[in-house]
Amino acid sequence: MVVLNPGCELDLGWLNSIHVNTAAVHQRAANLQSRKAVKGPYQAAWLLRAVTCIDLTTLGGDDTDSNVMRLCAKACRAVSEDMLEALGFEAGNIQTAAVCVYPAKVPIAVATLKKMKMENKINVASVATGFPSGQYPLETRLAEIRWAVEKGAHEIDIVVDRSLVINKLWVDLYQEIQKMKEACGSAHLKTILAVGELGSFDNVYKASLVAMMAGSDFIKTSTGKEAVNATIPVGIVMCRAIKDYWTRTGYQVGFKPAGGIRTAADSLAWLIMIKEELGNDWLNNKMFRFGASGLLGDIERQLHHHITGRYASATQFAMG
Ligand SMILES: O=C[C@H](O)COP(=O)(O)O
Repeated sequence: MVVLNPGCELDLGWLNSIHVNTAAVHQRAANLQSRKAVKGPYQAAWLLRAVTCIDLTTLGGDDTDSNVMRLCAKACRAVSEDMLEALGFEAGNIQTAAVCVYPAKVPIAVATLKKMKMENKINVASVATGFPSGQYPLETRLAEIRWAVEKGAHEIDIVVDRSLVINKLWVDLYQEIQKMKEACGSAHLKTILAVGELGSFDNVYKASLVAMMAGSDFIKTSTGKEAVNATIPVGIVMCRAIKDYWTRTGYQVGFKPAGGIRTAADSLAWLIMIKEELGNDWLNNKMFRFGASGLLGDIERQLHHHITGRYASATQFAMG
């Protein structure tokens, strides 16, 4: 991941001028989702692209070192060598972009990837700042970021304090995220908005802008723990904010939908939306990620079907 966004001054005038047309967003989403599905060899190529954009995630209260080690092993061999060979790809060339874990699991993830000699190919992303609620004192939230970075995390997925958005405390939100950016040092800052708890598209758009103005390198939809997580309409709103920020400042910010993205068809719908809304510059893992714990298995099943004409059993590609 390259350094993308140094941020800019908070522009309240810009925020105050925003009004998102909800009906138009839903219309655009329906239009994008009615497009013909990608088929055949193109579909396999798009699915492999999707794999390389995954932050392979485990964020369970029952996470152990062993399942983080398994997650890392799966991230390294994301698609089996047999399948890659059948698809005409060189074995060993398809990995997920990152593994995403709780802060306490950063050391084992870093050590495992190092042992597998994959530390330069797969990043370790850590959630932080009182994930998933963010309802902790700022000092402990900042300390959590510093700890994860010190233990070797390359990317920090912070959560915003939703109350600042709901109460429209944009200056406070901007200042908190700026401090989090500073705490990240050389690690990249991915800001989770928890869109399902923000109340309106206007708030989603404004929170996206504030997060980018404060220096977020990526904006991310959800923790995966809210009742409503990543949806295409909310993705469109965030992508429009990214595009507007890029047009005004010249800085490209990445996008990460997360939460409930489980099927190969979901991944294709998101990639099509990104291509249409942001263009080809965003169709790579420097600018786009899926936050997903269960997506990889379904993509493998779809690739297996593409190669053999048969669907694998639900347990054949269980991990991912
Ligand atoms: O950031 C990633 C999300 O927590 C993953 O959510 P998921 O388990 O619904 O795929």
